[in-house]
Amino acid sequence: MAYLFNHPEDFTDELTEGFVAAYPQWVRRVPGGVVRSSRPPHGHVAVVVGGGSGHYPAFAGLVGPGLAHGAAMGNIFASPSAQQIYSVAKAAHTGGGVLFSYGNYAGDVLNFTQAQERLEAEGIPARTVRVTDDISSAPLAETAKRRGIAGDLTVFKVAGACADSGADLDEVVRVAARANDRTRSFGVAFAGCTLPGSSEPLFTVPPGKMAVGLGIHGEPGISEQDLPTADEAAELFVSTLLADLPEDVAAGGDVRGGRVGLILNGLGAVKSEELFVVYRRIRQMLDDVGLTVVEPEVGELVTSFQMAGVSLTLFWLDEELERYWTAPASTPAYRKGAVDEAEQGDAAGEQAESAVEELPPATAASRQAAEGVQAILEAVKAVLDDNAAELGRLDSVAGDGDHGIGMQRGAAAASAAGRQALADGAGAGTLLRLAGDAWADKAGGTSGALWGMALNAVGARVGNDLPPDAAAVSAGIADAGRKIMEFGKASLGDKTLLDVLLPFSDALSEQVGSGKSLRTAWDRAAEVADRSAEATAQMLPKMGRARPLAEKSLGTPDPGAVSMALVARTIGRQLHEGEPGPQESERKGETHG
Ligand SMILES: Nc1ncnc2c1ncn2[C@@H]1O[C@H](COP(=O)(O)OP(=O)(O)O)[C@@H](O)[C@H]1O
Ligand SMILES: O=C(COP(=O)(O)O)[C@@H](O)CO
Repeated sequence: MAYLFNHPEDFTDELTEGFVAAYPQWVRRVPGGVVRSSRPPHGHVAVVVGGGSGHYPAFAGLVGPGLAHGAAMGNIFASPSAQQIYSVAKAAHTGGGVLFSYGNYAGDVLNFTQAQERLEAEGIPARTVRVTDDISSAPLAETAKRRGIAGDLTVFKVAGACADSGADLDEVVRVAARANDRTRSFGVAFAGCTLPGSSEPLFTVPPGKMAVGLGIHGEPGISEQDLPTADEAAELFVSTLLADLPEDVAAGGDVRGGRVGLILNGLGAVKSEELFVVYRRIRQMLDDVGLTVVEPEVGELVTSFQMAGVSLTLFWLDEELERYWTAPASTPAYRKGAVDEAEQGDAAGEQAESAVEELPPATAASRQAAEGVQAILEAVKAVLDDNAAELGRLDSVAGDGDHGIGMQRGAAAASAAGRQALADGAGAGTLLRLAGDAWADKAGGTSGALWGMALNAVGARVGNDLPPDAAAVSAGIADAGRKIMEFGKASLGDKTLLDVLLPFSDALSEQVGSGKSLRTAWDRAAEVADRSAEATAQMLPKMGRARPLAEKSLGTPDPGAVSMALVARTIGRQLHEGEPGPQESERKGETHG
């Protein structure tokens, strides 16, 4: 469990403050995360990494000469938002373009991709290499679907060393992609971690058993086996990784004469002494098959809070990769050799400036409607506060247990932004847009990005002139469904929030098209949403965190689908409240809801 915290919702912010105060010679804080406090030469590629917090030293502890140039820091186990990533990248960029590298999780992919698009739109070249070392998360034939675990370090290390050598962006991408192709990891866990403020671990392993194929977010493993001795664990690691060789490594599986970088990684609660006992046997086995181990790391490099787990990473070296793997690096949590002193300790202290946005003009009618929209946001926040624990429980069945916290944080930020927008005289469309941006920024993760997108889509249709009518609202919701599909690449039946949003949107459009009032149409559509959310229990997830644990999620509805239906129901109730709300566009003679 987590022993020391103040308010759980402040945990990430406070740990960042303390981290930066502890290591000013390496890092300085910028909005969204940290960048090197030294000033890398102008024109070098900036390697920007990131992900959720809870994985220290990944990601911020790996920022410094010879390694990353910046790290975007999300909340515990949730991707940083696109805004955070963009802001860190802007602060890290020195004119040579940006390489993003991160662990191939749904939220990371959505948010980093958006940040990359923003940089490119501004003319800053930006590319991505996702880390996919975890062999348990997808079969050999689908390596691009694999997620990143301790292999983050090998890819970041090689990319950072290559960038610091002055290589251009194409070259850094090529080398980092090659490092990723040649990095394979496999892990086991003995007990799940417990997030700050939570009383239950994200998963438990029965006594005498271990979970095989763990992730780094407290996802349960993909299967269970009897608890091994240290030697048996070492044998399992080595034999499993030798059966999953990168394509160009060993013809016919003969690895003799090969050279490997190695990480024996503790996930948070396994002691170094235990790791050394395991390493002893790993080393014997690798010697036996004729492999030379180059500068191994035994310790905590990519953790899962205080999860009791271990993973082994083998990094199949060639001459070039070995040069970058062994190159000097100096970061708060990872040091080797002597880096160029000129780059150290030059605390620059600049902050990315945050522009104050001027609000677009709005009519009095739209400003009045904005009050109704704000009342809805407050009601959504209240209902998500009440249901956060249950949503987290649903998410812990096959995900990382943070869906409730994420939705709660997003809705709180959206309603706070809405309140500010109202005070500043925003129209309904602008209020929705600002609320959406705040939701995405503060919640991070997959659902944060998608809810931010949805509120923006509705806001764009609603605009700031006319009071929002049923046609504009239903068209905005249909746009939201299309945008989320386009961006997240999921479709109907993949067991995501789309399995509620799409049928809800279709029902709403149909009702509105047949002349029903927004209230009536919404009531009918919300019933469809409820039924659709329940129906996700029988689906198998094909996207997101839950995918590798598909079978485990059978019988449990998708958390994002459940929260979507809950929000739909809450908005329906709010539309009946009689408070100033979105105006009706009712045709004569129709029943009012
Ligand atoms: N590609 C996708 N498209 C649409 N929805 C998705 C996608 N991937 C995941 N989701 C939704 O996101 C939810 C998880 O949200 P959350 O737990 O907040 O994010 P994270 O998995 O990043 O921690 C899932 O339950 C699912 O409904
Ligand atoms: O936690 C992470 C991202 O999780 P999402 O589920 O994608 O939000 C990150 O740390 C993994 O790299």
